[in-house]
Amino acid sequence: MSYLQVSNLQVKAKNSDNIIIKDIDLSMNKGEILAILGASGSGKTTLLKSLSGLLARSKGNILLDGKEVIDPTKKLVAGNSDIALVHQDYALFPNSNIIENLKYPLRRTSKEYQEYRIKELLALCGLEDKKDKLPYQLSGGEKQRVAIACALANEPSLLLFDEPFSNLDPLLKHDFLNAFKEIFSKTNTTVIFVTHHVDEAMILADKIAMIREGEILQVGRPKELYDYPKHSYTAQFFGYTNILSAKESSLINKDGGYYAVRAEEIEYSPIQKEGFEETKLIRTDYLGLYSIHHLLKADIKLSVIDLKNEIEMKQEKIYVRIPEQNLKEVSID
Ligand SMILES: Nc1ncnc2c1ncn2[C@@H]1O[C@H](COP(=O)(O)OP(=O)(O)OP(=O)(O)O)[C@@H](O)[C@H]1O
Repeated sequence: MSYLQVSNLQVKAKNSDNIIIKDIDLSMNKGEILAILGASGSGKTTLLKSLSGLLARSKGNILLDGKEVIDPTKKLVAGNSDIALVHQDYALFPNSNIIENLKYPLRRTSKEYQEYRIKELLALCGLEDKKDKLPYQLSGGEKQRVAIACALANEPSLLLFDEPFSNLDPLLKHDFLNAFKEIFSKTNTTVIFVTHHVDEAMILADKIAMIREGEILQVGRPKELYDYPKHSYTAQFFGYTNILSAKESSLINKDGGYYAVRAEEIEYSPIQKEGFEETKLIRTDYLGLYSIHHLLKADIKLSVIDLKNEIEMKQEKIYVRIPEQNLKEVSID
């Protein structure tokens, strides 16, 4: 049996019949990291709050380590002591130093245990030399580590994060993501975080759940979602991707259906070659590392990534070919 089992979860907006989360099923093993990936307004925060037991659900069950996460309408105090939810703004006490911030979640334990556990948490999160500082004296990444240390203090069964990296400097983010991963692998903590950044989900997560309009479109390992997207939305969320109809495009030789092909997986040539078809170059976006050529083939738009920046922007025609193995069949609804 899975460590976290979510079945048929439905959440409605407060005082309305508007369904925000639509019949979601999810399962996780202990120690796994799951990213809930989706655009703004797709329902990520609502799903996270519902999983934490802070938001009422209109249908469904959440089982954590075999025990039901009780709906807040069925108990006096909302929430669950086995589940820690870390907010975007870190929620630290601004006038207390790091040690005092760490003492707060441990306030119901003995002085000796507090001392022992705080030492352990400071070492785990690489904060030993910051322990006497106030939150405003720390960088965004350091504050985030203090928030993680506070959340880990009581060894929660499940740790939930809402957009944990949104306040971090993009240049430092990748180092931080790896530090984050190391902390959770050492503690074997089960983690769910929500994000709209594909790179965060790809680097950190064991599994990604792609959410759109309150529905999970696909759950799988990062490479699985990238290589085998089931839906055109998932394919396009992971990068420049063309969605082509077999009926409408002469570039694919299939009887019917819709196919995703990544912009970097289309073969191109500035000169005519056997098996290549002529397209009209509409526009080129130069992005330094690569260029994206926007093409037209009989009224059908096509994007091609040119990794070597080798095609002249003023050229009028580009010849393309789509290798059959690069086509992924997708649904489009
Ligand atoms: N209390 C509410 N009443 C009505 N609609 C709500 C309520 N809370 C959220 N919604 C709607 O539900 C949808 C999902 O909201 P949610 O905040 O979960 O999305 P999100 O994916 O976390 O977005 P973001 O990335 O912008 O934070 C949105 O369309 C939002 O407007």
